[in-house]
Amino acid sequence: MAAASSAPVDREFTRRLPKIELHAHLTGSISRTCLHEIWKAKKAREPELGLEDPLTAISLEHDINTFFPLFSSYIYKLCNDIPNIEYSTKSVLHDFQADGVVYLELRTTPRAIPEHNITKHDYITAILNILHPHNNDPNNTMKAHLILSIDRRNTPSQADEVIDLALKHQASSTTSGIIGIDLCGDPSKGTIPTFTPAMTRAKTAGLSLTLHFAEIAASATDSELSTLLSWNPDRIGHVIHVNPIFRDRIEKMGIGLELCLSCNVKAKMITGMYSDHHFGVWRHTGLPLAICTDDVGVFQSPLSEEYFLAATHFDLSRREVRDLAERPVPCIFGGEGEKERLRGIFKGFTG
Ligand SMILES: CNc1ncnc2c1ncn2[C@@H]1O[C@H](COP(=O)(O)O)[C@@H](O)[C@H]1O
Repeated sequence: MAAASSAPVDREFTRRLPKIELHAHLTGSISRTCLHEIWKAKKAREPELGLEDPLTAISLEHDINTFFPLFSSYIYKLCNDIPNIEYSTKSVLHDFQADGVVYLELRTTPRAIPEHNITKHDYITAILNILHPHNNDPNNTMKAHLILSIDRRNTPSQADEVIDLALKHQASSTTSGIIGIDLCGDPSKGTIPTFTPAMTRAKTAGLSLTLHFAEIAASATDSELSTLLSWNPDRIGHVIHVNPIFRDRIEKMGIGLELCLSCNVKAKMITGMYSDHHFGVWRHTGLPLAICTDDVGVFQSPLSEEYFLAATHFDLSRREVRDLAERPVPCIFGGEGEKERLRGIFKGFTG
């Protein structure tokens, strides 16, 4: 093991490395190949379909401004019936597992599709109907759980509806289900304090909370960050525009961090390149921390590549990368049994 540990980190190693993915948006995680298959079948059924082939429509050239419309004006129009939602969810699970992910928390925004008579409840049920058999199949090495997202543009009553759905399908010790609530969406939109009652209700009911945090300067005002922290989040994502006072508060609260390297670099959410990423600052804190993909279908960098990039740009050894991969365990939402399973997996990983 000592000899293996001193070898440089390569892609073969980061693919074999057991990995934990905590920040993956379901629709953003669908590969272009899967979307292409859906598009092809749709185009055969509806030759007049006015949507471009995903292989050309989804480029790598998305910045934070062009990124959000991609969902509402394109991907949601492709994945708009139950068979396609099921097919794409299966494909996302397959891709993460094939990349060596052993624990996945997927998140999605409940979406009604009136033109196909699909309610938000139907949408969630379709996804859970794929997750349940996946988790019950002993051949699968990865367990997957679901978080429901509240979009920043939601009204307070829409936010309440998300909490209602989450409680209706809340995970128990015997079934996989909803384990937490996320706040996401275009960070230039929304009135954050209006979500306080919904978030308080979610926490009180035992749902864990993760929040998109300080993604752009406009969503990182003292007032917004204070409101977000007042909800006692268990984890926060991105965590970019954070001044030393808030950094200190986050450390004292012991909040878990979800950091996304390629997303932040490719969408130009940070100034500079990988070596300038704030992972370089947060990694020296004692906080639980997870390297995450965010939207692997769009940014096209799987989790194994994110670990490879972290190792390359921050000069990490195999041992350090292995420890980094285990670092999220204390902040997963999946319960003590899952933490135990993951600790066992890392114990058995000899590098
Ligand atoms: C920079 N990264 C990000 N920041 C904020 N929100 C993001 C995001 N990436 C994705 N989403 C949110 O997730 C939805 C797509 O997945 P679901 O339909 O919910 O599965 C997007 O519409 C957006 O609201």
